[in-house]
Amino acid sequence: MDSLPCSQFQYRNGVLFCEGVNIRDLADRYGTPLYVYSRQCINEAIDNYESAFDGVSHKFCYAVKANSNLAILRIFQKKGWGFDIVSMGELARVLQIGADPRKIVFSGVGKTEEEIRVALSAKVGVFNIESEAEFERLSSIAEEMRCRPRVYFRVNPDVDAHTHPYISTGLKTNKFGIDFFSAYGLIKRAAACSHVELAGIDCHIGSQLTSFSPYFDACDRLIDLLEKLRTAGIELKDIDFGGGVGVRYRDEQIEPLGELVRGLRERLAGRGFGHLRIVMEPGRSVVAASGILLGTVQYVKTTPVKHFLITDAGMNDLIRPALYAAWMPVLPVVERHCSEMLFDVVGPVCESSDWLGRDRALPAETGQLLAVTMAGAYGMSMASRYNSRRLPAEVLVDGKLAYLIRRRDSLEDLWANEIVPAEL
Ligand SMILES: Cc1ncc(COP(=O)(O)O)c(C=O)c1O
Ligand SMILES: N[C@@H](CCCC[NH3+])C(=O)O
Repeated sequence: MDSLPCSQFQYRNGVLFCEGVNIRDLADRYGTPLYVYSRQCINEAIDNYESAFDGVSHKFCYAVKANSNLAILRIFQKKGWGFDIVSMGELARVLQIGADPRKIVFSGVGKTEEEIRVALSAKVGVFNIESEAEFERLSSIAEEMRCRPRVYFRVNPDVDAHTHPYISTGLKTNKFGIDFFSAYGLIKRAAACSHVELAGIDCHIGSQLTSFSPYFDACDRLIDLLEKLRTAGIELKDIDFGGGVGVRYRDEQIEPLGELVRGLRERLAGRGFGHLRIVMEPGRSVVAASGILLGTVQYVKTTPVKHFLITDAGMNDLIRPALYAAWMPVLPVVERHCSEMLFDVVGPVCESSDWLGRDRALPAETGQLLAVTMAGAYGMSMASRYNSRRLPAEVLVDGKLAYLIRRRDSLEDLWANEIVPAEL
């Protein structure tokens, strides 16, 4: 059987619990598909970052895209974290929970003029600039609005993150960041520009990194640039390494975070940049293990060549398997001591890519509850209403309490923004 994601999910008398709450009871109460998160698991991940960076000048900005439910954002805000956002919608979310705008880093390759204006009005702490054109757009709007935003420059260090190609972002063939050779000239221009305050340098080389060595390669390259800038009399305050720390979905071996901190510190201090504040934008590594997606098996289907468990949770609820062929653990909520068979766990959506797990040993039982674990990151935040399926409900467990943090869509929600012209 697949392993449990963290100590907050345990079987008690054969039934899966999240902290002090019986998951079967949650499914009875709220129905399936249902996302369930453990608050304590998120707190533990936050504390893990805090202790790894203890004694090191740092700033943490949670990457909202990983899981953007307001209640989840509130947990990070309460812990004093800032936020990494990539859209006006994410900005609105973090402002909605009362986040301090000074603790926001605005990333993303495609910031529109409207988004820049709104973020400037909100007094967002830092803009992560990803191109020369963006620099020009931002500085001219800032001049017009008579403000002086703090900026980092996201550099593309051209290093291989050794992750899935769809989530690798630090190669020169990727759209992200400023190419390494143009970065020096552009940062020099920014240093001389009175409409922005040059504060730092940034990179984000990819997601689900299972080794820290690509971070160290990126760090070495950024330091090469910092040295060149220093020669030109330009000193920066912050160095942002983005997110990307991987998690264990199956058998990945992730080194302790302390090793990342040690390696980065060693490199920075060794070359005269030990005073820089390290900024991190973790997403997956702080929320993935906290969440599960529950589905109920509707049908057991056997063909001459395959066995399927068809659940009411599908690719629209959790797209990672369909999109990246990602392996996510699948566990029965109620342990059964009966014979198991190898099943493909699939959803009801009309696509052959609608699967959650392949060749999983599970009981052949209609009505059983299945939990896809490690689903707290890039699960609900990537969900869609494809096939006119209602977005699932979300529950946050805190000790013995369970809070509904998102109602399931109503049927009316499906067409809430649609208009049938009277002429039709
Ligand atoms: C700029 C930026 N920062 C942070 C993150 C968070 O990454 P992860 O969820 O891998 O920690 C991402 C997403 O990959 C990103 O694009
Ligand atoms: N959505 C991706 C991660 C993308 C990170 C965004 N920069 C995943 O589920 O693995």
